[in-house]
Amino acid sequence: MDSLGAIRSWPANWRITTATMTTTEGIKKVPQVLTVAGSDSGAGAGIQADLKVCAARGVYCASVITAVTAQNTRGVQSVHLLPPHFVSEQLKSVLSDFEFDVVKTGMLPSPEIVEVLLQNLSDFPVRALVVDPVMVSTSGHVLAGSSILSIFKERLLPIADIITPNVKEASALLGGVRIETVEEMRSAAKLLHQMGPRFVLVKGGDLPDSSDSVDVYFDGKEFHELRSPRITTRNTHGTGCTLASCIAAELAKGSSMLSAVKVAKRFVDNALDYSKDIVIGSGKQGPFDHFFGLKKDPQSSRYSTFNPDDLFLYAVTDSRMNKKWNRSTVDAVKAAIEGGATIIQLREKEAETREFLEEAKACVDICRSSGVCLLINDRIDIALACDADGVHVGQSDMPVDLVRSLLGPDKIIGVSCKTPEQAHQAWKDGADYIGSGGVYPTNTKSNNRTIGLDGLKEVCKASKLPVVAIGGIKISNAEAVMRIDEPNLKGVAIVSALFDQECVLTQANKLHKTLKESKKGI
Ligand SMILES: Cc1ncc(COP(=O)(O)OP(=O)(O)O)c(N)n1
Ligand SMILES: Cc1nc(C(=O)O)sc1CCOP(=O)(O)O
Ligand SMILES: [Mg+2]
Repeated sequence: MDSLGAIRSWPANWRITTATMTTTEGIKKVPQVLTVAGSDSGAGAGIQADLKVCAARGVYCASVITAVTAQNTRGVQSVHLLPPHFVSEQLKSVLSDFEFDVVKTGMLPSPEIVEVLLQNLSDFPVRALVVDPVMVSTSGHVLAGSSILSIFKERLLPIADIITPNVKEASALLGGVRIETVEEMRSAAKLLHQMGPRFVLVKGGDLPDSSDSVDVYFDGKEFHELRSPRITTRNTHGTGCTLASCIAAELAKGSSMLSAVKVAKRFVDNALDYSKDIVIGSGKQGPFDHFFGLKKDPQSSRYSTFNPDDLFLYAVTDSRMNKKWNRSTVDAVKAAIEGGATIIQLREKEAETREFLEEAKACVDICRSSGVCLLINDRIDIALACDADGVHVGQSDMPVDLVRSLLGPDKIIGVSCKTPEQAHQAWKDGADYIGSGGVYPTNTKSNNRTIGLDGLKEVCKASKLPVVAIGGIKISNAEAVMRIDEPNLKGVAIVSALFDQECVLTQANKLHKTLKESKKGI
């Protein structure tokens, strides 16, 4: 991602793994983020939040402080701006020594401080720049005056890879336009994109009277609305900083922008949900726990960055079918994603390990650049070796609790379940979703018991996890599956109706359209 002209390519012998990059000589390079922001004495926002997020996401974070605030859960009592020359000194010290992948900016309280930042970023290019245009604290204190607007718009936004304004900040950047609906958020995102950032995320957390928390993401062509149930809590201080620094951390680990934004949104939602009842401070707005994922209590283990909506159109590859139609697995995956597949599973029962691994690595790159999760069927070793997003295992594969201990909290685990008992066990063992079928008879998986729509309904009713249906599903029956009217049935997993076809793209398009139509009526 080249935000500043020069792009730093990785040395040829390095490869990015989960949280560290290992060279062939064994030197470990950790993805690195630099936050340039203000200090929050209450530690809920600012550089303190940025440091916590990056630690929680397995990324090293250094910090350049632009201002020191005296604040607590009751608000901001006072602000001390650091002299621009000292901000510049800090920038030179770290930028001349560390190999930052991403710079994330928070509170930039004066044009002079923005100026020294721009100069140093020009002298020391980084791969990506995340700009969180902090202007007003969530407690309403102005952290950057109107004088900052022009240098933001003319100099900083044009070099940003992504900007993450809330609706108030977006309105300020656009001269005070009204932004009170999702439609107005979309218009604002489009106008802000014209100011130069490659991507725009308008955060709708403080949109008045909305039941869901909606953020609007715009890449210059397409909009993505990232919705999640609004969490009622006083502990929302620092959500903006946290979202932006989590995006920076995911980018530093090699994610695409859309994937990074999705993970960050889930991270904030999970942190807010886990922290909704904690009490820190006596004021009206408290901080939340960034380290919920590290807690050992049963509640925290329920949180992952997995988004159940990703189960909507679940493509499961089959190399025999792809060979029959003379297409590579990579081309099959590309076509499925282009046609609307929302998650990919590599299911290669006959492939030799080396061949499977090379195929998986190629597909990880494709999926990551498209913001689509890639899961590996059965093979935990392959998933670990290619840093896939997770695995799908059956009842006779490695036990799920062992898989969870090997993959850690952030990887996705799906489990095949035919019965309510298997669904309950999958939940107890820490799975993220279950695949349930065969809904209809299938030739793709031999000796597979068919459970029918009734069996699927029974499993959905018993399951605490989101469910994807599988087995004999195609365009003609997909709607009937989705209409069993079980809220945790999130989609359908398909093999032959996608890949035992002449054109994967066409079939994926048709299936996606059919599924969207079926959802309208539910
Ligand atoms: C989403 C989904 N559901 C079920 C399966 C079946 O997995 P498979 O490895 O083919 O068979 P089992 O190991 O579950 O018996 C799947 N691949 N994906
Ligand atoms: C991989 C798989 N698992 C099933 C299960 O019941 O767990 S059925 C199945 C095969 C699904 O292929 P098709 O979409 O071609 O019917
Ligand atoms: Mg299996």
